[in-house]
Order: sequence, then structure tokens, then C-alpha cells
Amino acid sequence: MGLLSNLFGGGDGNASSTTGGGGNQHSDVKIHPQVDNGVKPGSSNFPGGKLTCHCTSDPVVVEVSAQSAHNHVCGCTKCWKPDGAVFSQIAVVGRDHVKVLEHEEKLEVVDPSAAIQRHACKACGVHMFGRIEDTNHPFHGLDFVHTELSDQSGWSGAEFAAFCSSIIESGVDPSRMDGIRARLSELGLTPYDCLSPPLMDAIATHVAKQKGVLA
Ligand SMILES: N[C@@H](CCC(=O)N[C@@H](CSCO)C(=O)NCC(=O)O)C(=O)O
Ligand SMILES: [Zn+2]
Ligand SMILES: [Zn+2]
Repeated sequence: MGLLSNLFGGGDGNASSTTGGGGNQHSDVKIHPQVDNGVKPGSSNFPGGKLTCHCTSDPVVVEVSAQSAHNHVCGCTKCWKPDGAVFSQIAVVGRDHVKVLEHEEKLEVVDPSAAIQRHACKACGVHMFGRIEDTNHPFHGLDFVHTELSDQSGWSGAEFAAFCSSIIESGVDPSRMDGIRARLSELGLTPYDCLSPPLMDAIATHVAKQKGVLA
């Protein structure tokens, strides 16, 4: 099984029921609007949908013709976050399933030196998709997308929390970390300071194969 199959074979991200809604001990801690009231499970056989930027006129529209995978909240400084959110929410989808339908001329790459080339709307700043052009990168072939930009429901729910410590780099006081990690755990989003173990294992497997120490 190839890396991409492994990455897509790790579960569909659908919890059996919504977890961690209101009434929990740490529900006053805000993470991201898509998870603050509990993580909504995805729908099986969901075919994908359209992502629209925040522009009130001439928005960028991107078609994603597949269910998302490995949805997670991310604390890193590079992923796009809606106003006021401490974390972003981001998932992957095969790049062949991502197509700009409208106003491609408004897109620009935020940081051309980054591994993930985040194509953002120049007018509203929303990241429409992140693409990896380096064919040697472990995640080449996958695009990063924010499914909250879609008004369709059924996208896979968040499964874990990545790069938690990185929120400090955006200005979050380190004294808040215990409460934030506790809230993430309450929501069923295990907090990691990198990616989840299956994704880190997939990266390491890719590196080991490139080095020739693993068949
Ligand atoms: N502390 C840094 C971490 C940034 C980082 O490594 N981000 C990850 C995850 S993004 C989606 O989960 C990554 O793969 N980045 C590659 C890239 O951004 O091109 C920070 O917070 O900036
Ligand atoms: Zn826009
Ligand atoms: Zn990130």
C-alpha cells in the first residue's frame, strides 16, 4: 500500500456521535467555531462540495470533489484561522479533486518558500487550498483545505489537534496551555505538538524509504 493509500486508509474521521459540546468543565475555552460546540461527525458517502472565500462580491470558488481526510485543528502560525480563533481547522484531499471554479485571478501564494503553497484570496486573505509541489515531500499529491468554507454539511470531522505548542508563537500566553489542552481532550481532539502518530509514522516511513533503510 502506498503512502497516499495509507494516509487515506486511516479512518474516515467520523466519530459515532458529537463529542464535547457545552456543559463540560472547560467549555469556556474557545478553540475554533467548528469544534467549540462539539465535533460534528462526517457523513458516509459524502461527495465533497464547494469552498467559497469571504469576499462579499466576486468570491473565489473552489470545487473539492471528494470527502476530506485527516481533518484536524492546527495551532501553527501558517494555517489560516478565522477571526478570533486560536486554531485553524484543516484537512487533506487528493490534489486531482481540487479545482478553482471562479476568480482564480484573485489567488496568490502566501509564502512561496513554504512546503505547503497556500493559495489565498488577495482581497479577503482566506486560504483556499494549500498545495505541495515538491514531488519528494511525504504529502505530495495531497492538498490542504478548510472545509468550513463550504456551506455543505457532511465533511469529515476533526480528529486530533496538531502543533498545539505553536499557538504560543501567535501570542497565546503559555499559562493558558493546560486549559487549552484540557479542552481539546474534552472535545476528543488529542493534543499533539506535531502531527498525529499515524501521520508522523507515515512521514518517517517515507523518509526511511527514501534513505533506503526500509524496503
Ligand atoms: N511552529 C511552526 C510549525 C509550522 C509547521 O510545521 N506546520 C506544519 C503543519 S500545517 C498543517 O497541519 C507544516 O507541515 N507546515 C509546512 C508548511 O507550512 O509549509 C509554526 O507555528 O509556524
Ligand atoms: Zn476573498
Ligand atoms: Zn498548520
